[in-house]
Amino acid sequence: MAKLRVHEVAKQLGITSREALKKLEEIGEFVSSASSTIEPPVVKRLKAEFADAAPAEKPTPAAKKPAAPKPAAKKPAAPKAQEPAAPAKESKPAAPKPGPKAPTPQEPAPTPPEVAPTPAAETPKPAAKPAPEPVAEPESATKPDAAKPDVAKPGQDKPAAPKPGPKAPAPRPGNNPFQSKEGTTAPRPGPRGGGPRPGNNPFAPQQGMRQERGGGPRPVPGRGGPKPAPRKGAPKPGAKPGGKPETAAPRGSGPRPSPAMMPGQITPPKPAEPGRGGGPRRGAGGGPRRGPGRGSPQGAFGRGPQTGRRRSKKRQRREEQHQQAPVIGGVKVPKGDGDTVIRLRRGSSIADLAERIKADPAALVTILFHLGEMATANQSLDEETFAILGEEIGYKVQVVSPEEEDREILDAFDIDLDEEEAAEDMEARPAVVTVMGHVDHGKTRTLDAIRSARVRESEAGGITQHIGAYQVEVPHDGNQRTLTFIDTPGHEAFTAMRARGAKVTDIAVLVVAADDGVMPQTVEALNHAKAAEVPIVVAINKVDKEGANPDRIRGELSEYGLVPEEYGGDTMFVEISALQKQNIDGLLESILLTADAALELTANPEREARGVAIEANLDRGRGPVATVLVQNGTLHVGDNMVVGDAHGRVRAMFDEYGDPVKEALPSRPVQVLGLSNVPRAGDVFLVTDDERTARQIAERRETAKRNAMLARRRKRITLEEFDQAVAEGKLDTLNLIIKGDASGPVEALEDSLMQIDVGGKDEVQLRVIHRGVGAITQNDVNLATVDDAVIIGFNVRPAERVTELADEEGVDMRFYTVIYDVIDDIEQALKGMLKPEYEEAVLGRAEVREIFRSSKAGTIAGSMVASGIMRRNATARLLRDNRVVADDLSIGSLRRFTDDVTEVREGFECGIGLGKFSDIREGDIIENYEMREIPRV
Ligand SMILES: Nc1nc2c(ncn2[C@@H]2O[C@H](COP(=O)(O)OP(=O)(O)OP(=O)(O)O)[C@@H](O)[C@H]2O)c(=O)[nH]1
Repeated sequence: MAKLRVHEVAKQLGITSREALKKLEEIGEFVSSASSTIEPPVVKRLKAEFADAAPAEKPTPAAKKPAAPKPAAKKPAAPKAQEPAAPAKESKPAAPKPGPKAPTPQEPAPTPPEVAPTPAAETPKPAAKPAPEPVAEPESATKPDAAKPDVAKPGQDKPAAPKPGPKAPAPRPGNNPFQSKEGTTAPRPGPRGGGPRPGNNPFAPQQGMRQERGGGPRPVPGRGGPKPAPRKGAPKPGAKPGGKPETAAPRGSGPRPSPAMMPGQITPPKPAEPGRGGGPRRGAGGGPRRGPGRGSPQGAFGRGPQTGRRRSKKRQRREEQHQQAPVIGGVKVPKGDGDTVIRLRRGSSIADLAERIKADPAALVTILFHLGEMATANQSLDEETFAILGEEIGYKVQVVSPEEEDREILDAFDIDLDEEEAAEDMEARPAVVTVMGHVDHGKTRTLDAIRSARVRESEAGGITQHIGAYQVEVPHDGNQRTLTFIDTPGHEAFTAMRARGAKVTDIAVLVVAADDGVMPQTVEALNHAKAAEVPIVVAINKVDKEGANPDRIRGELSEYGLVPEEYGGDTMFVEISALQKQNIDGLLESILLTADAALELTANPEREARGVAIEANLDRGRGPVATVLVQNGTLHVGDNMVVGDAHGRVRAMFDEYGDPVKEALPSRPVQVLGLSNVPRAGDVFLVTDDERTARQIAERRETAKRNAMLARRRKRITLEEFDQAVAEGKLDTLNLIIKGDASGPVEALEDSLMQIDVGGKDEVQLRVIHRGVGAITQNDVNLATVDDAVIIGFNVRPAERVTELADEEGVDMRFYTVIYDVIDDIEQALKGMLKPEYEEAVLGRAEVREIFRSSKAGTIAGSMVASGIMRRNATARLLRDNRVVADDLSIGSLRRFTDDVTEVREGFECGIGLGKFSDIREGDIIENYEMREIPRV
């Protein structure tokens, strides 16, 4: 069993870490910090101390709050590893199933009476700031053993749902569509787990909820009764839908998708991006400093005591440094010592590297060419290519990703976002929900219905402002719970934010019209949520309409891996009519239940605020206005903040009612005034100690952004490079997005791809993360950006501006018209045999007019450029009477009069040296050319 940390024990005890530390000190146990682990006997002692002390110490609020038996009831959840599946099994039969039949849409999933004793049932509205929790209390009058203590702390004005026992501990079954592996055997040990949930940190580079999910089906009140079991066996993603009615005419965007549009193969989790963020960072300057620097001890005359030996060492080092080492292709560059680290921004070019090491860019191009890579001096290179080139010339070249770069910027200001991992003093926060679905299925109506049904009761006028998000209050198990809704329907905003590294959404509501069924964007939304590992609640909308067939939706979505609880799955399906505002409460209830079961949503309101901008615009009167969602900490008026490359002091904040607010707690969306410029949606914000820091961070980010924009292209994975990435342990899965002109070929293509036999290369996997019908869209590129995927366009082309975006993001898009070609390319890529194809492109020709020979420069051909250009370091051949006399030469020197030049254009004279090749005669033609990669069509 893993040892517990102080803050975990404190949380179980409902006390602050500080109190726990103090108590530990009192009992003679010294631990250094709240994140230190403590031995089980000490845990026991600590718990005993508090169990004894509590009733006497903190009697007050408890008097009104009969059911808060924190330590006692919390205990079962604590020893995580010890009791994994048992509670699930036990609680399942005990789970009250209120009705023998599946609930009707109007039944908002009533809470069974046995589980009613909610700790906060009579809790007075808590105060604004959290106070230490009352510890042990007399047990609940109704059903003490069922009462599950939760984090309903005073001070949490959106109390976490204290989940009743029978509901909570049952882990969900393994058909969770957000897991990379279905049917995981790792059940959630406790109702909501003990420690901080890894997948819940918006700043964490990788969200991982994988181990946390799974288990048996969650009994949900109101959804009980015998399971209809309409299908035999688990519905297989990738299987053809059986008997799908073809009557409903496809609306809006192309043909109806089929379940086989789902990714056909689920593979193990994507490996972490290698070499990024993990290892120790070095200072921007790079390698170790050599020689006695300024800070070193000095001799009497201001210089270090220079012994003969030392001098000679120094000289030796200097010589090494200045050694003009002949590398490949007869080109000379200053050779590094093999250890010096050169850090380059992602998107940097050979010219940038050349500038850093004071070398001739053209020489580096030549070296690279001889290493088998073609690139021009200004073309940006990827990390691998830089590494190869660096190794050759004695430098360790590191390419810094934007995230790393930002981290470094923040590091320079002593801001460490990872610090948040040490989740201390965490309190429950409301879930953040995004509504997605196919066009016209009722997303906007649903958001409207929720808004009007559940706005703050005190607000007579209701929500008056569109600020991009709003909160609603939902009575749940006797508590008032809060949910935050992102008020931009659709998954475009969701993916765009994700592409910028922001994880905003905790839960997705997938709206599907009951009269229309699963449509292309339903599947797209589903895949996006899946890729982001966000749990889904399905809202079957328009049940009021004639022809509505909710069961058909259940069946169809089952085929996509979203199996309703009624069918033995773990996805909650709720039938609603957004138009008639039917069963909106049922939907909200399901969202809360899903959040409670699948997620542990906590934040520390005591710290400085961090979060994400979800909307921003320039208001004529008020200047830049940004709606930000606080994800951790509390944002106050007067705070200095930086959002992307905008900064400022929070002058005023407004909520969705247009009311000014002074502070915003976690999961609260607020409109912020006072920024220097308009940030982008998805920009992460943080609060700094002073305005200067905020400004400096913003300025550095702006510079980084400008530089990144200057970089022509950021290369992500391409089919040609896949093998290399595998060999370097960076990837083991080739992610694909397939778009086609019709579902038939797309399905056929995926089926064929899945059958590719990689012949012994078992470590390589293929995963189709999204497939669909229609043009390649920005969303596809965004998804490919986030998940390092290659896009396959089969008989389709990119939509407007998509090519530019793909190019900017370095996403490999390939277009095919013959299935066999796709299969061939993918197979070759998986086997590591797909090499780039090059074609020769003649740059220009020069006519030799006169020959000069010198002992120093060798043979120089005085020439006139007859066509095109002559470029230094380009590959050349010599023609005599139209016959090739020599090929694969290099233009080693190129001069105009006495000046070395990089290129000479048509109509100009120049002196050309072909390295050691000297058999040049008057009247010969020197042709120079380069090998260009042929784009695969
Ligand atoms: N009968 C009925 N009609 C509905 C219901 N919900 C939405 N509609 C209608 O469906 C149409 C589309 O609704 P919207 O809410 O605009 O759909 P949307 O998904 O937001 O559409 P886009 O914003 O275009 O993607 C509107 O005419 C609504 O009145 C419902 O529950 N019942």
